[in-house]
Amino acid sequence: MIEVKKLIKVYNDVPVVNIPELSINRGETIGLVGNNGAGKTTLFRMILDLIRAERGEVLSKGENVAHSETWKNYTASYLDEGFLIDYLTPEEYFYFIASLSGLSKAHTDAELEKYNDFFNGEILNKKKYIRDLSKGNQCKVGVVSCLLQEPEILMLDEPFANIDPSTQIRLKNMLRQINQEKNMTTIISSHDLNHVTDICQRILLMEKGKIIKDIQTDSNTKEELEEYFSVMQ
Ligand SMILES: Nc1ncnc2c1ncn2[C@@H]1O[C@H](COP(=O)(O)OP(=O)(O)OP(=O)(O)O)[C@@H](O)[C@H]1O
Repeated sequence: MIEVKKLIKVYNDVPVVNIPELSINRGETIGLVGNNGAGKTTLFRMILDLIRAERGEVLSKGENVAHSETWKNYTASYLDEGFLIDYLTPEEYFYFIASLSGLSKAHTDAELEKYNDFFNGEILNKKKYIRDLSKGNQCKVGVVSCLLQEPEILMLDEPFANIDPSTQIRLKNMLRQINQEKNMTTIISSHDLNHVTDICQRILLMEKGKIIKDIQTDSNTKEELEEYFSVMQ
């Protein structure tokens, strides 16, 4: 579904992403882990054509993301608050995003009902602009706006970082359920080894721009990763 070929991104003469080859299959849940500066967000940004590589390419369903717009119809992502529109309320933003996928206001309202627990009474009908929400609540808006689009590919950059433990658990359950029901391809970066090993079938470990481990998650994966990171300190 996504193929990365000979991808190199350089900042200040230093390669910050260097991936000769990577294939991500339809329906896989991928956890991207690695210490600060390992290159996770830079890789995300190249997959989304937000920045261009010095060399190599990213293909989505066989099409180079830098030369095609088609992938945007089935890909949803939330990397940071920059993906939101500050001067809208969450409702206005959801209606706007849903309208891009041709969803009516009534349909969107019905979909939003499903996220009542996840929102925990802090998002809808609060008469607040997105810019005035806490970081965690902004993250909730970003994640739900992705899910409203029913994407084939979902990319979330550190979605667990600012949300409370109840929301983390709800998010994990939501992602598990959607993956089972819709066979969505999900790529999640996180520093939380518990969460990623909990929900991701496959873990990619990045170090200095390279993918140094590509692991099918099993009962030993968390310990394996903890050992790697404890030696790194
Ligand atoms: N616009 C930029 N200009 C210069 N260097 C950059 C730029 N963007 C990223 N970098 C560098 O690229 C490297 C990888 O950064 P990136 O944000 O991808 O890492 P990360 O794995 O997402 O880190 P974190 O876990 O801290 O979010 C870092 O050394 C970072 O300083």
